[in-house]
Amino acid sequence: MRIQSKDSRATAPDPVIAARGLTRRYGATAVVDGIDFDIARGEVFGLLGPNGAGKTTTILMMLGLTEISSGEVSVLGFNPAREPLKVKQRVGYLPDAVGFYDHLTAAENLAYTAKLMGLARAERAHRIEAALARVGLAEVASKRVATFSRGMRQRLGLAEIIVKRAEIAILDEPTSGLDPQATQEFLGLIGELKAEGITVLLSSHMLDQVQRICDRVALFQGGRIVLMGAVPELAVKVIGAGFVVEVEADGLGIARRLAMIPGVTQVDTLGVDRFRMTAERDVRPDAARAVVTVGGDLRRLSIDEPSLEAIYARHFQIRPRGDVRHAA
Ligand SMILES: Nc1ncnc2c1ncn2[C@@H]1O[C@H](COP(=O)(O)OP(=O)(O)OP(=O)(O)O)[C@@H](O)[C@H]1O
Repeated sequence: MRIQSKDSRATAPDPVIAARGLTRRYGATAVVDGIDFDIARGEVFGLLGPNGAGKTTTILMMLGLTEISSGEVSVLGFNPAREPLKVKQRVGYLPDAVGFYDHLTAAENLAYTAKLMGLARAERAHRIEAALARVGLAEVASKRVATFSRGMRQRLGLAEIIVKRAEIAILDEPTSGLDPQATQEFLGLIGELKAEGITVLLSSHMLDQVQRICDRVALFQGGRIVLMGAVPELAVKVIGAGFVVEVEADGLGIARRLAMIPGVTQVDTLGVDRFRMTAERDVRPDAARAVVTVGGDLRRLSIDEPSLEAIYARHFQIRPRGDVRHAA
């Protein structure tokens, strides 16, 4: 299916997922309401938003697991409503509650999936062993899944995606209920998937984690995408400018020099040799050069990156429902 873009700001080069006017209604209520987005190959894309905003319903439409009321979505060139099996073969899905056979071992569960895929016995064994090793479950390969913690089940879910050699991994709330160490390990594994070129789509309420691993995010509200883009871009849109760089240096006319740097929106003088710059990007290299240019001595340079937490809080404080803004 080829989809024409109505909104160039929502497009990405080489999209593996493209949605246009995607809508799901229950009765008269649109729980996903005409959304447009493109996800590029190899991207880690976050779906954010309050409970009931439409994230899971959007995921289910991409997988052909719930009806599309109007609009369309293309996944790796397939229409999930018409060709759900084609999508299922190429896309790994880790739902909120992963359904494994508790009475089977970790390896047996993966063997079941691999068999369904029609893989030959030797290939199955090879892929399963490698996947269990990758997610750190090699030592419990022969343990029944009934004995597994949530963290282990989540890792087994990723192992299944690895066994499938999925091109896209869709993860619904993957770290909810995990302790801090399990969360770190899981985020590391997502990073490894990205490094291999796998496109990752994840929904989450954990904003700091989303910020750490996502290239772009879409903020859902009332079934609509109300913000979309990379965190620094959203910070500029929502907060004005996201980066705060502090400079400690002496030298004549530093404040004036710092204010001339492209992307700097404000310079505050905090003391005789201390300055705070508000900027649209990380301007530390430019700030260092500015100090050298005026013959000054640079003593300290620090940065606060824009936080998704601050963007989210500000958006819900000031934006009325349903106003669409794209930063990418
Ligand atoms: N089968 C259904 N029948 C009627 N309404 C439904 C059905 N499934 C979902 N909804 C409604 O659709 C809306 C969106 O739900 P969805 O699960 O997509 O939200 P979500 O953003 O994933 O929320 P959460 O963060 O809680 O997972 C909710 O109001 C929900 O009650």
